[in-house]
Amino acid sequence: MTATVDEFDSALALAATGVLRDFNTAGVIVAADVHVASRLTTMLAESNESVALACALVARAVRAGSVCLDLTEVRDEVGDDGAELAWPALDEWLAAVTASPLLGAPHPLRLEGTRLYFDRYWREEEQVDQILRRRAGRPAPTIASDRALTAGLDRLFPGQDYIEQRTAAETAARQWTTVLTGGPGTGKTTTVAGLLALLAEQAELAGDRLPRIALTAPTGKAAGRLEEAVRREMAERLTAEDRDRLGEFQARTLHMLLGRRPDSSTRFRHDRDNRLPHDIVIVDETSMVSLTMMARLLDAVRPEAHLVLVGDPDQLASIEAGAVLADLVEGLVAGGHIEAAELRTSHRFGGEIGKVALAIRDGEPGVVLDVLRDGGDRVHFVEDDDPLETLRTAILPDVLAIRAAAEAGDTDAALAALDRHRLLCAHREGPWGVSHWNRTVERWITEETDDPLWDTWYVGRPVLVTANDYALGIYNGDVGVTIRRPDGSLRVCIDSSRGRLDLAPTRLGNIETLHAMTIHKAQGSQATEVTVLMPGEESRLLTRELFYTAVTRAQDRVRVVGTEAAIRSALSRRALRATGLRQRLAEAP
Ligand SMILES: Nc1ncnc2c1ncn2[C@@H]1O[C@H](COP(=O)(O)OP(=O)(O)OP(=O)(O)O)[C@@H](O)[C@H]1O
Repeated sequence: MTATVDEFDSALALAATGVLRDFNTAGVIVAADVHVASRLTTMLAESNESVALACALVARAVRAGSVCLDLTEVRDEVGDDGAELAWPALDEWLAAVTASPLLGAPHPLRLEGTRLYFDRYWREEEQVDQILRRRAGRPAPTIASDRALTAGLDRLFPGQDYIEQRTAAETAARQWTTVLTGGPGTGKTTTVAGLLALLAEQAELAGDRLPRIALTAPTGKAAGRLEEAVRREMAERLTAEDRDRLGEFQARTLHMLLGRRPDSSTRFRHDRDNRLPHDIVIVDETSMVSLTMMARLLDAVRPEAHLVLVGDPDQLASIEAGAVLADLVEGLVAGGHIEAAELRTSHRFGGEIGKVALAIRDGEPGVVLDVLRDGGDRVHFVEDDDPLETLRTAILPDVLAIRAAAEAGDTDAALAALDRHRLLCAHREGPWGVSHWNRTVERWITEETDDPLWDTWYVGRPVLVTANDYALGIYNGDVGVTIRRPDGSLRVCIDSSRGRLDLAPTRLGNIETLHAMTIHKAQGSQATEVTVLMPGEESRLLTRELFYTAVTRAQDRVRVVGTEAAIRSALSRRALRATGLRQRLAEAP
């Protein structure tokens, strides 16, 4: 297992002593982990150093996106950094943790077998497990007419080409909870649109009111893409009758759907006491949903509503703790709670991008390298030791096109140019990091245009919104361009999921320059062409899931810049997260 912690985060805790100090000095735990451990052990008068170490390691695990710490695995996972350290013997360690007052009321820690949790995550896993079990235990949804269902499936998913989607849609119609999985372009949205039409037809046949539908995704960008794709499918593939039954709908972020509360960032207006009114809830990009958010969503969805969780379990998991989609896929099916609905055939890239993505997913470096080196129109491998000039030639024309359009006040052209290309980096800092490449691209602009770009806000500056701002109506993941108005002033045009917004730069707080972007932030978005800058082979962030997520952001073309060693290293490392949800779900009722 690999920690997805940026090396630049580590810090020394000056007050640390004993084992905690040794682990801190070795760089295994950071100051914040030491503080959590010290606070908890002091609060409950725990003097055993190995328990304090376990606490600090749980904090470290959560920072890296895990929900818990498996005491039997942590030493292997830490690897070389911890080789010289005095690790407690496993039996004694488990005995000390089991006997610790930290497991007693108010239960700051919880132990499940060998998995150690902070109470909050333990409760959230428990809640997700319980609700999903209850949903699976209910009598299956009533089918008004089996004949009509078959006829509807034949109509909406005709012939052999749609057989996978047809099976997935039928499965989803017959169960309350469905996890609909597939890689890019495998027809997830097509299946969703057909399923909605099918369920609406069934409701009409049963004499029920037409279903209330919620379309949602974790980010504004992903919600916008979902709405656009469902509308496109409805226009192209559904009949006018289907469209009438489905009526009007709008995709919203999960936060918006659940209803923000001014007094809390983790509680929502809709919960178990005030359920969502919808009969069908479709969640896209579920791989990005954290355990906490999934617990809140499940709390709020009515037991008798269809819930369809759509996503690609091979992508990076959520920024916050959890690997919910992957856990649900494996746990719910293994536990016999639901039937799988998996789409395997890509209908989009026919060619090399799909092949590269599959080979990355399956951990086959030979195939990845062969396809990348064979080239073709859609895949390029830049193996130069110093790719600076190659990148400049590849990237600068689009950057200058954004600038020219922005200078002319042509918002459409500037935003279209922005969507053409993304430079994706694993790191934020360092030679392969976003900051470095943002500065490099700005230097190229200066060289080309003689504009020194003195100000933070310059014409053509592309930006990424990094936090939701409900007052302005902009959301984490939205992108925009700085445009020159005819009067010479600068405005930022944000392409938000709710339409275009034209804002004064001074109103924008949480913004980053977007000449380069981290792969984590690119989740849920796509660009026509993507350049993936591989970090050095020793980078701990470089994992199979990260590389897969980067490559699958490309719609038409992908350029991978790096060494063979970096590619091999990415494929050999997994961004696995310690969680207990799949084990819980897989257990018999
Ligand atoms: N069975 C099929 N045969 C031919 N084309 C299809 C089929 N299913 C979907 N398509 C087309 O393939 C493209 C991708 O489909 P869709 O958008 O549904 O996939 P997706 O899994 O939602 O993609 P992504 O997750 O990458 O956005 C669309 O243009 C769609 O019209």
